[in-house]
Amino acid sequence: MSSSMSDPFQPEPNPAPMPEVELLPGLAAVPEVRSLLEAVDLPIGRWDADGRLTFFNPPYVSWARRNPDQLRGRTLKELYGDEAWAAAQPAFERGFAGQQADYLRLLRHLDPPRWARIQVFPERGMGGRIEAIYTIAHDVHDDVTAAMALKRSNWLLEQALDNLPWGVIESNAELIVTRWSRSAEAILGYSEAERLGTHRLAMGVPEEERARTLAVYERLLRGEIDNWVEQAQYIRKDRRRIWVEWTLSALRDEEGRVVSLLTFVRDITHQIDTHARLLHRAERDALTGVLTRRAIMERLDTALARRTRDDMLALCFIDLDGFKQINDRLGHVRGDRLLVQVAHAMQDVLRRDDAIGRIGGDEFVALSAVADLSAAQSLAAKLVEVCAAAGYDLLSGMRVTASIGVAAAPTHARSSFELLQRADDAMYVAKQQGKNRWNLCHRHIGGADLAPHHP
Ligand SMILES: Nc1nc2c(ncn2[C@@H]2O[C@H](COP(=O)(O)OP(=O)(O)OP(=O)(O)O)[C@@H](O)[C@H]2O)c(=O)[nH]1
Repeated sequence: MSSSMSDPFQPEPNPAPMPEVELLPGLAAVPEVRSLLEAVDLPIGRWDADGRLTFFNPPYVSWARRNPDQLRGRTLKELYGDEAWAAAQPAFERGFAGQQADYLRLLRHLDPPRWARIQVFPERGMGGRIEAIYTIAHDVHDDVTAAMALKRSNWLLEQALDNLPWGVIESNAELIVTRWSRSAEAILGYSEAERLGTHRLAMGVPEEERARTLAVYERLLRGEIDNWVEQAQYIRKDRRRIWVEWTLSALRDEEGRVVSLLTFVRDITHQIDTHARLLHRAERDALTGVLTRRAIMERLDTALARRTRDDMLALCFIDLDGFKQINDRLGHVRGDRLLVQVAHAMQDVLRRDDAIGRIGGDEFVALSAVADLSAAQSLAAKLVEVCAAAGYDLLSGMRVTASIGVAAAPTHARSSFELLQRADDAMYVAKQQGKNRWNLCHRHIGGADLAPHHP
């Protein structure tokens, strides 16, 4: 083993012969004390009023890396240099003033240097006079380097957390905020001073979200889940509503108990807005603004899938009458304008949860959850009426009207394809019956004809 690997506080394999210590007055001269000091496995030195080393035990000899002759009667400055003395001097002075002292020192005479804590305490002679001081060295290298490494990594972590584009929030097991990073302040609008010590959900969480959010936090605290990611709205201090993504983790102690919740928060308002805009654009017919064929078909599938046994879904298949003539006589631009007018008029009579889409040139489909068939027929009648009113071209006096076929699930069909087909067939009958009218599907779900229904 190389000398740099050896434990500096342990006697070397061939310890130096026992030092010849001068028999000075003081504790070390008392044989029992002296043998005790020599037996202690820590480097101990006695320094007299002139700061000279007058006693040292065997561990001190190997620790000092000197032989006893080089040590005896020397000052600390002579032995270890100016810098070492500058570090020791205040503690020595306190020792000679009758106090205990200690100091931390990187011992550079060791190779490699090691951290030690040097304890200094006074030796009182007869009558209480301070004759000398003792130094005891403790190797605290591993503790000090571990503490320094920890401090450094904590520092780095703090820096990283503060510079992240994510806000970092920590709350304890009582959901009291214990950390609120600068980025959290920038995103959420509340400052660290305003949030430290407050309940995690005290501010910003919309009222309607509070109970649900609290339930998630409690599941994390109970250890039922380790983490949670969600997108939610937040009301900033300036009352602006934003969208944020929360990433929560339950932090546990050595025994596995959840002691705190660490939250990362990111502002995703821009993404949500962009997504909503793109979705709107993708779902909307460019000319009329109602849903595209694909989007209304998706709504139809979803509505049928979600329908419970007692719900009824009405589908109105709307085809404009004589639209070709409008185009031929008035041109496409005016034809377009009429299409838009009619589409908007139909949209206006639908409820918020209803949907309307354009599935072809002059063909539309409207969906509505209705209580019964008579409600479905009322809706169809209303649509016929508004189409006729809105499909009027003022300049030419020409008018478009609509023929509408109505079918409902589950009365006439269960699948979207079948429902559409039934409504289309019913619309065709309305055309045959003279247009500008509605017609209810008269085919039973099993295929049998019901009594035809005329408006
Ligand atoms: N202006 C305009 N016309 C369109 C658009 N898409 C399709 N069309 C026209 O709409 C007309 C639809 O014609 P049809 O439904 O066959 O004929 P119609 O005159 O409505 O006849 P009936 O349905 O029997 O009453 C055609 O002339 C298409 O060219 C569009 O986006 N804008």
